[in-house]
Amino acid sequence: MLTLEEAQSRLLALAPKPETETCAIEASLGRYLAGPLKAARTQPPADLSAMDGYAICGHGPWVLVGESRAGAPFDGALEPGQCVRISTGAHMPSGADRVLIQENAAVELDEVRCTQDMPDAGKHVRRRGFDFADGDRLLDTGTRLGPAQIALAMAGGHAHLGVARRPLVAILDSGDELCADPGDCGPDQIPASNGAMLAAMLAQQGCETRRIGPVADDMDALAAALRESETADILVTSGGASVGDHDLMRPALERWGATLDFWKVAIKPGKPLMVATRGKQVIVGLPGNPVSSFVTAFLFVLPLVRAAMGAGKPLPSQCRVDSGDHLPEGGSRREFLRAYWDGQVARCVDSQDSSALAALASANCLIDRPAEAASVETGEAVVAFLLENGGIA
Ligand SMILES: Nc1nc2c(c(=O)[nH]1)N[C@H]1C(S)=C(S)[C@@H](COP(=O)(O)OP(=O)(O)OC[C@H]3O[C@@H](n4cnc5c(N)ncnc54)[C@H](O)[C@@H]3O)O[C@H]1N2
Ligand code: MOO
Repeated sequence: MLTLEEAQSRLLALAPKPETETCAIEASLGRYLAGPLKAARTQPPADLSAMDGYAICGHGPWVLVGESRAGAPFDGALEPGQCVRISTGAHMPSGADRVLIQENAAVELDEVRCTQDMPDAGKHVRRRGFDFADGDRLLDTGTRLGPAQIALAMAGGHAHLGVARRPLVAILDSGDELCADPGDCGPDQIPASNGAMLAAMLAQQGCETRRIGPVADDMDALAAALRESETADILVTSGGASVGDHDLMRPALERWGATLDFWKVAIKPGKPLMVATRGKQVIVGLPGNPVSSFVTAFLFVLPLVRAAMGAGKPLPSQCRVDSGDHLPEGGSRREFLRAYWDGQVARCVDSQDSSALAALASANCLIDRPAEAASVETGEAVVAFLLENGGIA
């Protein structure tokens, strides 16, 4: 069986190469830059005041000769002994080299005095270009566009950005027992919750998704469903990945013309994970158990779609947290324990069964237990993935 890292790197090597498209900056949240972004302007565009007060020239007292407001600069030049009223973000007038904040000023008619120590040269002045200058590199290729990156790109003079195209991901639920409508579930049926869960995980990453199924454990029904997925860049299947008589995903994929890249990874849950390709399409076959599906989507599908969306760092990031439980020695497979981290310690949730959705829904992290790991005492540090936002910081 492959290790987690071997399996992830084999999968990411298959990721569809992102094509570039142009996107309005307002619509760029969660997208990844297709090339480095350079500043098209200088910020601040002039020396600006960082405070409300008086821009002063020479030693006081100063005669008040005008005002500089943000967006409406004072257009004269100051002589020693003169000052202007200035607001935060306003241009420093020529001749002034510091700002006396209004809390430290006494004003009588048109005369301003300093009531405290004289401010040093340059005090409360933001120099032209201290944030960035025209032509500076602002963001690297593969950067995820969050609110701060969008603000920086906009301040850098960009209304449109070159981003990687989003892949189309088809999601196929399979199993005779699955029912599409949870309100109309027969006694031998269960709702097809994996498809809804996977679609939600992918939507959080900004992917376009198409649901297929649920499809019966039947070679002809599976063949028809697979044909429906043909135009997708990535196909994610759930169920039928194991070794039972009705686990048909692998033979159905092979009959459809897919080439298996690997099957089975030494992880718990999620051992029967399957990866295949058909032409340019990358296929990830997830195990049907809902928690196994979730964990393998987190560790494999989300990194794959992030790579296809042009992410510089597609894998989820890890952090160290203190364990709130005694953890026994690890088994032969690397294990991902569902846990809740309260900001202090991470405690395992009630059930670690790979079908326990109620327990999964109460977790916010996965504790990473290496194969054959030594036992852990309560309060000892462990490595974990935080689940929020698909694991990307
Ligand atoms: N003899 C062995 N049996 C099993 C092995 C093994 O190594 N030897 N592996 C086990 C492991 S580990 C897993 S994980 C499961 C994975 O099985 P499949 O991928 O074939 O999944 P199914 O049998 O189709 O379903 C398992 C379970 O999950 C429920 N399910 C399936 N699809 C959905 C869905 N879309 N939404 C909600 N729930 C779903 C299904 O009803 C089953 O209860 O195999 C073990 N067996
Ligand atoms: O490894 Mo299976 O994915 O535990 O339940």
